[in-house]
Amino acid sequence: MTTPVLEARDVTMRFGGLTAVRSVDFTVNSGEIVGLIGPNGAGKTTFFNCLTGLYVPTEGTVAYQGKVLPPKPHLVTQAGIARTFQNIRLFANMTVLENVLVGRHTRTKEGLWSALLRGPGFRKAERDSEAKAMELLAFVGLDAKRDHLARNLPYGEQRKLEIARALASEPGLLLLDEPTAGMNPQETRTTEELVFAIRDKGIAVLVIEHDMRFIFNLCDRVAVLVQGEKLVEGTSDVVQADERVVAAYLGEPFEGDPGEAEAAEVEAAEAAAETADADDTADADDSGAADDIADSDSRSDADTSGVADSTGEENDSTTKGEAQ
Ligand SMILES: Nc1ncnc2c1ncn2[C@@H]1O[C@H](COP(=O)(O)OP(=O)(O)OP(=O)(O)O)[C@@H](O)[C@H]1O
Repeated sequence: MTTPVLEARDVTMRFGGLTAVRSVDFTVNSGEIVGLIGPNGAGKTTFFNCLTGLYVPTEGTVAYQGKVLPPKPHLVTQAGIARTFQNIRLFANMTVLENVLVGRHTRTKEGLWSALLRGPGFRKAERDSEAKAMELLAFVGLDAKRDHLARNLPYGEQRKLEIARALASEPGLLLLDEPTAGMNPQETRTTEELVFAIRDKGIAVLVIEHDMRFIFNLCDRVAVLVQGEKLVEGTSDVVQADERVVAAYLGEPFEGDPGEAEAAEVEAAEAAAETADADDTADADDSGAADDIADSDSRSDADTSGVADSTGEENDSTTKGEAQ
């Protein structure tokens, strides 16, 4: 039986006048790998940030294993959700092993600062944690590089190290934000195998990715965000076959497009403006072209000065232009 690990209900995130995520309901069940896709700017990372407490949603709730999460990243990690970032965030001057040990701080008595400062309490906790960290490094294939500085690892291995560090907090759900960005096809294939292996450990996975082949091979279920709204959700086959998804990626309008109403308004306004222009031309034909040209010149002068008034720089340049 599938049980929900993560349940987001009616999540909306606004930044001033911009609604980046709009009324999204979303569930990840135990044992699932779920993909979140969508064109650039669709709201995927914003939604991730709402799930992990980095943003407090303007509306809606996020629950993990039936309990509503507090909107604080460290409490979300403590509850059992770990994540990686679109832009890798490692401790560049710490070793590979130390990076994973830091990731264990929510599961040890020692706090993050103790881990960073390597105090005496941390040394004992480190001994207890080291075997676990080495296990994780072996799992992602980096055990031989335990003493390398993180910044010296090739890009693909840095991404794996970030995953190992996330796993160190012993999550029940792992969120991966573009885990294959910048990887070559071979590295992407290894990451795919790694994600399957993570799921086999009993950890549910939610992944954002632009590489469609990766997503459709990997995921049990895929949700598509477009302009902040969930457009389609289903198996890889269902999503791939949905013409609205193709249209959204190609930037073509489609029935039910979240931007459809706005596009219709713009079209109507343009049509109205064209009609008004046509009427003006007809009037000019009727009642003396010379007068109307003079009128329209004076109107455009007034318009220009209006724009210039509202922006100091343009006002200056207009003034200079006139002086010359
Ligand atoms: N902190 C913020 N303040 C204001 N606007 C933001 C903020 N974060 C994101 N946005 C806006 O919200 C919208 C969604 O952005 P988001 O980064 O979530 O999209 P995305 O689907 O993750 O895009 P990409 O695939 O390019 O990473 C964009 O219009 C973006 O400019």
